[in-house]
Amino acid sequence: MPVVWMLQRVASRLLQRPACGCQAPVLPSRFLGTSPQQIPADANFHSTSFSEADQPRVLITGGLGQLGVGLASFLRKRFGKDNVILSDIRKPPEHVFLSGPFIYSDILDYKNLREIVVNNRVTWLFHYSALLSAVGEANVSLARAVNITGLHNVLDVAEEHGLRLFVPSTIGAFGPTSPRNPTPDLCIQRPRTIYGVSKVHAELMGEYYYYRYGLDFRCLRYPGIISADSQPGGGTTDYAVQIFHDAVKHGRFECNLEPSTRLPMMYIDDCLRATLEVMEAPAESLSMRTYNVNAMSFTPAELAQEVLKHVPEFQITYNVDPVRQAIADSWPMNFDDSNARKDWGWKHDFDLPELVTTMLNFHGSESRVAQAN
Ligand SMILES: NC(=O)c1ccc[n+]([C@@H]2O[C@H](COP(=O)([O-])OP(=O)(O)OC[C@H]3O[C@@H](n4cnc5c(N)ncnc54)[C@H](O)[C@@H]3O)[C@@H](O)[C@H]2O)c1
Ligand SMILES: C[C@@H](O)[C@H](N)C(=O)O
Repeated sequence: MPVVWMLQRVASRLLQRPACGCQAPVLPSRFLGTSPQQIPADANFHSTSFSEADQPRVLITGGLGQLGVGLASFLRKRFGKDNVILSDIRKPPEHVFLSGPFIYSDILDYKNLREIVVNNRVTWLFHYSALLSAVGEANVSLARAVNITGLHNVLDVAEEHGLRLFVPSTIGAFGPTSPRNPTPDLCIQRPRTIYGVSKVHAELMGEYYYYRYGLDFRCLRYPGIISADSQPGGGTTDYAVQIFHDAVKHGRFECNLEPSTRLPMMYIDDCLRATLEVMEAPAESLSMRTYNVNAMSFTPAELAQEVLKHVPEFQITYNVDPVRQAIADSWPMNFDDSNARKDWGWKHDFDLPELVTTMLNFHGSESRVAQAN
């Protein structure tokens, strides 16, 4: 019996080592619990084949938002369904619940987070929980808790258990005093939203943990992400998702930003691919830990022109939301992502014409299915 116990401890230690091969962080003694929960109930070290053990065991926090479900399905294709756990504090729709492992996780509950990581032998964490720019301004104290306190919990758990950690940042991490056209990776960052402030904090804390403790922290600053089958969660770039739905359903769209508001944008397939690519990039290819990534940049008027090519009766009107407009006016117009392209070969697939065709095709076929039923 003692031999089995020792083997389990050795294997458990090995499984907690960073997959990157970088320096394993030392566990602070206050976190070295001996509770039986730290030995996973499903542990079977003798029968685990090498190929299974080589796959990362993934946890996605805040996974029921615009991006998480797509990320889970993308990663499951690569690492296997059962190796990717989606989590959130909301109840999942049936199709998501049936599509693979789902678990309740509140990032403000540190012990719950730690238990999930330990019991499921998690090795990679994608931290998607957040309040976005517009909803953050409407509830600053909740945004501060989720985006800042929640991040601290995630960083601590990741560091203690040697996880590879992905945290998305955003164009919103820049502000009116940043160069806006284009915005480079390294420049002044003085955002004026709680969302932006919390994301600069996340970038700096993640990099601090990397230099101080060897945490394998990786971060991409996403532009506005456009997806067909998931709804945005209350951001400034949401108009560029809603426009397609309304164009197909109603032939018209009321935009809450001014026609000339230029912002960097990306189709979700490119976003998910960039995320996996930076996570799989060899550590030595990363000259930085936080990268801008970009695909295209357009204004509402330019997007409407492109939609018009496919929906000739389409009409756009403008009813500007002053909160979102002020935010957009302080954000980058174009994003310089040359470091991502140079270091780990980032290359987007979708420009504006392909984006519009893909989005309209999706909503068109959805609406034809709805009409047929
Ligand atoms: N969607 C974009 O255009 C975009 C652009 C740049 C960066 N990002 C970043 O990508 C990540 C995912 O974005 P998204 O659009 O899917 O966001 P979203 O707002 O759609 O989803 C966020 C999720 O976080 C969950 N959440 C809130 N409080 C939580 C808590 N206490 N514990 C656990 N989960 C909690 C919510 O239930 C929600 O499902 C965010 O960090 C966001 O800042 C998104
Ligand atoms: C840009 C991004 O971070 C998010 N879509 C927002 O608008 O808040």
